[in-house]
Amino acid sequence: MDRWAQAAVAPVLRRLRASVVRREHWVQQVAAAGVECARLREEGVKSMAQDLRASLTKTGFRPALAAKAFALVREVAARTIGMRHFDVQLVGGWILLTGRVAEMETGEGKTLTATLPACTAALAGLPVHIVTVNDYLAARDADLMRPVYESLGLSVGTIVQGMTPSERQAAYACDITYCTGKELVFDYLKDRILVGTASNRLQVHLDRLHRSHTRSTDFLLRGLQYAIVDEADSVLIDEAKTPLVIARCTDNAAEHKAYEQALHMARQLVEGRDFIVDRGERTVRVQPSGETRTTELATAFGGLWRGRRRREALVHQALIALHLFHRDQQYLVQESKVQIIDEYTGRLMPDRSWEHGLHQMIQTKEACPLDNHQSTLARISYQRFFRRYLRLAGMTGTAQEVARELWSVYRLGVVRVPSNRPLRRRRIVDQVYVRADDKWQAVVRSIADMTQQGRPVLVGTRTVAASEHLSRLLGGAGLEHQVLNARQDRDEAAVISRAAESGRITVATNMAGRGTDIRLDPDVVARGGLHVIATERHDSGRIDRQLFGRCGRQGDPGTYQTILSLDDQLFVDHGGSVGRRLRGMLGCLGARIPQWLGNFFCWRAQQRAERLQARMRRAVMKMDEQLDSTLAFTGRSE
Ligand SMILES: Nc1ncnc2c1ncn2[C@@H]1O[C@H](COP(=O)(O)OP(=O)(O)OP(=O)(O)O)[C@@H](O)[C@H]1O
Repeated sequence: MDRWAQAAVAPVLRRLRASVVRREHWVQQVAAAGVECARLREEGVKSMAQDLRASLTKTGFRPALAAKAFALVREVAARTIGMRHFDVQLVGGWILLTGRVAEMETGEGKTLTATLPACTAALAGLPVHIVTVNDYLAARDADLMRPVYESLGLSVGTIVQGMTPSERQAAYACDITYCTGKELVFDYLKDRILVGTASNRLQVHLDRLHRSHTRSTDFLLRGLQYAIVDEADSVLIDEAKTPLVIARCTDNAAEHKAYEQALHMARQLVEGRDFIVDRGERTVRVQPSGETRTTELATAFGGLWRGRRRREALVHQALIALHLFHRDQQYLVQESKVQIIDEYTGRLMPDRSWEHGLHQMIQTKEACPLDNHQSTLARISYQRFFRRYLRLAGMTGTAQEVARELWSVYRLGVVRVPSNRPLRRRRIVDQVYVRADDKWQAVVRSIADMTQQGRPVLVGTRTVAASEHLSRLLGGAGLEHQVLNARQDRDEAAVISRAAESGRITVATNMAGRGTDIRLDPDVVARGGLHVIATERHDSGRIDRQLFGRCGRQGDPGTYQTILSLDDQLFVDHGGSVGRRLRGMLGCLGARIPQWLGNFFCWRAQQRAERLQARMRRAVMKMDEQLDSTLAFTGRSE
């Protein structure tokens, strides 16, 4: 009944929470406070920041004080980095300070907007975490905005992969810390392990007193007070479908041989007869004939293969490794190591591994030396983690579709902020081909056309393999280009800055998706700006829109186009059986199919994919609830 009641009132509460922004009044209040700030010299700025620190700490974020703080940050930003916050950014900043999601178009300057609530909260004494999707953005944003913070006497830290615990501690000790969701959650889990059995605050404080700082000084974080989540839909929704786990290596030398044997047996099974692969749901179902065949094959090995459960589990895992995980798509093999590619950011995650022996199975498949088996030490879902913040806020260009989920899971209302200048991003008619080869030829033709007009082109691909395939085709056509993917990720900043040059072709995976800022020269603007080509659609339309959002930023002109084929992963995985049959029939229609039909296919496949992902996220939440109720008598979960 609680759940029903909550579901019934949720839309009303969500709208109420989203509507209480009096934009004009707020902008006027900040502008009025700004008159005084404009007259201040450097020392005056510092002393005003000190005064604000005292009053904000005492009284909290009262609008009059927050307006003063915003005005000061605006003034300092104009003086130090030459960017004065636009009025819409002031509105966005207020939405963030009041713990909601600001939906601002791609390229509207969310990086700068975040400085307003971050400085205000930091002056009030709250440790601020600005969470983003990848290390490159965390480091870039911290460096860009550092002069603003430092002018107000605030310290800034950045957390990136590979940092030592003491470097992390120092970064979290700063007033404002830029980090990625994954690093933050793992650091939190490490602290949880350190706390051990002390699962309440009182116990931690007592520990701190008694053990004279032995354990508590080892904590990485200073608590979860205020987080501003950039690309909120990616961090809070897309990444929330798998919980994060810290595991410990346990030596299981005997199992190494078993992985080889499992793969050997799985290779003997026939798809369709012995097992069925659902690439959309990413599951493998072994059929009765597969089980019989496995039992026959296992008799040759004996030992652990005599147990039915163990035997079936190993062969099932081997089938997953063989049919659902592919080199240069889900992972790369570098220096004899299997390295996972993050599906949302296109980046490598060198210190991560798959659970339940899957990682070792894939290592065996690729003939790499095996890591030891891992057993879970601590686990938390994104949903549970981010709900722990006292104040949570988010910003993104694509939140409306997930507004209901943001409310029901995190109690975050979404408020749309208008763009500063009218949008000049134009869509060019989509092209949908039946076969992949025809699609790639069309992509090369389109690129050649645009570069002849002197326009830079950014081509988005879904996998490393696809980016390299296109690179070969471009090479063959004599078109000079640069590639950015998980294998070729050096000089990322340089690749991005060159991507704006007239006639430049950049082929990139999702690494150049969210957050990437390609700044155009006036000459390129005059020629029509950046042209973006998507060579595949993603499971979520939001990810596609983020790629298109690399052009037409800050009122610049720009165009985007989608060139697809029915062989694309989205259609294969989520097209369903009707889609498969139609694909076969359309083959006789010719190379290209009508746009409306292609759009319909795409819409349907994305709907199916989104529903599936939502189901997976609900399963993670349900698992949390189950763990909680199971552990109700033994202490809190995590
Ligand atoms: N107030 C401002 N004055 C001048 N330039 C600005 C201002 N705000 C933002 N910009 C510029 O706008 C561009 C886009 O900014 P930014 O990358 O922060 O946008 P974003 O909203 O985070 O985009 P995305 O949604 O793609 O992440 C940058 O080049 C930035 O310098």
